[in-house]
Amino acid sequence: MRIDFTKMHGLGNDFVVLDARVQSLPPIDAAFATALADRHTGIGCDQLIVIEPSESGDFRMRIFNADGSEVEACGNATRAVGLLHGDSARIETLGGLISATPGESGIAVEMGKPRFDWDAIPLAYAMDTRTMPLAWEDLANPVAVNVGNPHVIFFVADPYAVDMARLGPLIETDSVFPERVNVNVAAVTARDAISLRVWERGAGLTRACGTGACATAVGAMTRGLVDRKVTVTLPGGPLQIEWREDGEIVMTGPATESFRGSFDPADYGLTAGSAD
Ligand SMILES: N[C@@H](CCC[C@H](N)C(=O)O)C(=O)O
Repeated sequence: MRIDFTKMHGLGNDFVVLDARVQSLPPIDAAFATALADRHTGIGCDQLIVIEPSESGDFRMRIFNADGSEVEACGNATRAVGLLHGDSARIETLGGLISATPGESGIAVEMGKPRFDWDAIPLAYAMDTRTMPLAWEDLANPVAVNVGNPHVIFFVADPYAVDMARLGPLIETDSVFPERVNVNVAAVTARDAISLRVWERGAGLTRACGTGACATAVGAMTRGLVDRKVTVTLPGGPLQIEWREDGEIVMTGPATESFRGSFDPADYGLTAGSAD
């Protein structure tokens, strides 16, 4: 049995994409995702993306982090599958129905409306999510927001001076975040510009995080630090984020196909029977 895949990325946040509409796949679980994501013994990626048929949208997108966890949202992967689809698409995700539209300046994604209620993030107990009364060493008083998935955002002078490899996992797994969290460190550099690094839940430090860019932009907007349209620059490059008056977040940016290939699950110690 061989399975066809497409390797893609959005600003260096990379994906293995499997399309279950055109081939039969074994049941996809955490062992399957971690085996494919492994950069030494697998194909290598930050997230495994599985496209399936959908009753509510044009197709369903399932998202697995490199650690095997299945999650609700992935901004960069939404642009990637939008590129593959080639036309406007309504995409069902665990985080809700979102839409992607290819255009001249990249793929525009309507990501949905941000949620700031403490139990929607979710947090372990009630608190002000716009200025959380908590600190991890020098990182203090973040914003927490759910943009389909959970994010915490620290505004700092220099994101590149933060020891993310040490503090990222500490904050990601803090018990105040019962479903873990994506950790963003950001500097506002102008009314329309933010510099951002993201320690992703289940994937670690990535070159770009689309939902992180959305969460950081609306976090900065609720604090009055920036206007409603900003360029968020990640290590992998810039994304345009707009928080429309109707509450919808719109993210626009590139997506790239790197190569296509096929693999035999048995080469990863997985068989159709062993993946469930
Ligand atoms: N890279 C993504 C986010 C992927 C999921 C995230 N790590 C989570 O666990 O919520 C993006 O571009 O948004």
